[in-house]
Amino acid sequence: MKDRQEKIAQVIVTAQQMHDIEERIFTAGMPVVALMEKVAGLIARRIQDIYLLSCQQENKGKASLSPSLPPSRVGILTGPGHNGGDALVVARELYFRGYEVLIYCPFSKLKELTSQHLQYNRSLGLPCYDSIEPLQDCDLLIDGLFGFGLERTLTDPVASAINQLNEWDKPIISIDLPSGLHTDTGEVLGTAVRATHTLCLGLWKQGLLQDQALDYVGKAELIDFDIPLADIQAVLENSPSTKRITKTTALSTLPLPRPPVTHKYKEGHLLLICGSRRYSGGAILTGLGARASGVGMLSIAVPESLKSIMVAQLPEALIIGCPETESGAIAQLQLPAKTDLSSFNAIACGPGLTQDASPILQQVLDSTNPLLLDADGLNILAEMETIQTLQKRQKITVLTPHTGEFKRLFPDIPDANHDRVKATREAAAQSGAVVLLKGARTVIANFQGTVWINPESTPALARGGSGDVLTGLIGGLLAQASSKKIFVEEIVATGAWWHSQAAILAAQERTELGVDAHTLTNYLIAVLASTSNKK
Ligand SMILES: NC(=O)C1=CN([C@@H]2O[C@H](COP(=O)(O)OP(=O)(O)OC[C@H]3O[C@@H](n4cnc5c(N)ncnc54)[C@H](O)[C@@H]3O)[C@@H](O)[C@H]2O)[C@H](O)CC1
Ligand SMILES: [K+]
Repeated sequence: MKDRQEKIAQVIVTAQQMHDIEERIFTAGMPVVALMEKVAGLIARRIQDIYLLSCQQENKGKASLSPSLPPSRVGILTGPGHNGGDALVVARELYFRGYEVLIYCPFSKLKELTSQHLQYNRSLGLPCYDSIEPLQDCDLLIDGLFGFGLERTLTDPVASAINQLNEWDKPIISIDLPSGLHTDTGEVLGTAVRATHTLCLGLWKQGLLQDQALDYVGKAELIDFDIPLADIQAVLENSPSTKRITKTTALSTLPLPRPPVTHKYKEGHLLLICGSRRYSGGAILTGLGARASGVGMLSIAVPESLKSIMVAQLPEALIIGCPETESGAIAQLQLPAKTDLSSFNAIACGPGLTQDASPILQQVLDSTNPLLLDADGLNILAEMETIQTLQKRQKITVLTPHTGEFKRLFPDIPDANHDRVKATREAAAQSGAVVLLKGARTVIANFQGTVWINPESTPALARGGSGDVLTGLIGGLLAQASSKKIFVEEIVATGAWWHSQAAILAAQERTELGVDAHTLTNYLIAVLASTSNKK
């Protein structure tokens, strides 16, 4: 059971894939009406858990639970398709559980099954309106207007109704997706329901994990309705996989537990190339991120003038003071005697470099080491014809741009805000690199099209320096994994998960305003310790 849960928790589907999976179920003999009854029954039970809980919590503050509380009034928003069908079954079940139920349905042409459910609800005496106003006094709204069958931009009257109900500030539970969101891109098609909760049915829809959807999704959870794994496999096996990073996948990739017999050189040697007189903090934060990764040996190449501050901050690291330019950037990568770039298991280059350090980038690009480029490393690369430069490199390369850096690196890839999954996949395919596109839902892709999405983060990370910490952390993980058979994109995805989980823990203890980058580095180990104990 746990195995199924883990597999289901990872899978992300598009509308087409969900349609094809459901078609297999119906072709195998499952009556549509039976599946709808099963799914809607699960939804109705979950709604009562969520909703009754909040009622009881609300009443807890009062002297006593008044037995004469009027039944909660629930408004059902009904669309013309099976999303609407689901909602009408929920309506009937809540009615039988004693709720007062009102229905809004502005559509005259409904799918057959949906129409039958509406007819039966009407026969039970449930009031049905073609305008939204009568539902204004409801305590809770259930959004069954559109699910993954939404094909085009919403128009009136339903668009205006959605805009009105969004102003009511009432709890809204959306079935499958908030109506109005594009199932794959998360784009708002005209307008969309701002859900308090989204109950995603069967498998996670890709649109729910795209940054532009997050203002509408609310708290999202999956309602598993026992889709056979064989049906999922049959539909997805010929497409590039798109998965959610879960705690299980992340922990399985971490270099834990360590072998009982080991030594510092067996646990990876990372070279960081970072910092400038102007941005010494970036070098420190990158070093602290690398330290937290557990990497066995850490060397940090910085301009000579940063050497003393780096030694003070990171006494365990080998600080390499390099000749610097007038402006205080690294002029030349001057490694200690008897070492060259092949002495390291991985290189991470970029934070705080400034573009004056551009000469060293070609040197690291010419190396054969696994290489992570971030910040100014990316900005310098963007001046060098990214695609051609990386195609020539043909070695493990990881790019960690935010949206702005992404646009500079890949100016010909359509706007990364429209479909971040597609844009990241395209960038990885063209460059051959593993590309991590930072965001509220960070996307990682490799050149074969495999995509991982980090499904949980916190706006607390929206601060200078967070990215430097991530660079050091992932660099350290790459160095430790270099002798292991782990897919690079999984290592990178684990770093993104670890980084965001640390920020989430820090925000819980210090609020979202209390997670500066230096504090974040202290939570990297704390979150791991707490997570591993709970494994
Ligand atoms: N099939 C099942 O038993 C299950 C269905 N599930 C639920 O059904 C929806 C998918 O249902 P579907 O009928 O394919 O589409 P929707 O209800 O999402 O869309 C409604 C319908 O509306 C038309 N339409 C599309 N765009 C617009 C628009 N902009 N304006 C007006 N009308 C539009 C289009 O013809 C659609 O058919 C799914 O989300 C689940 O909620 C479950 O998966 C359980 C099993
Ligand atoms: K919906």
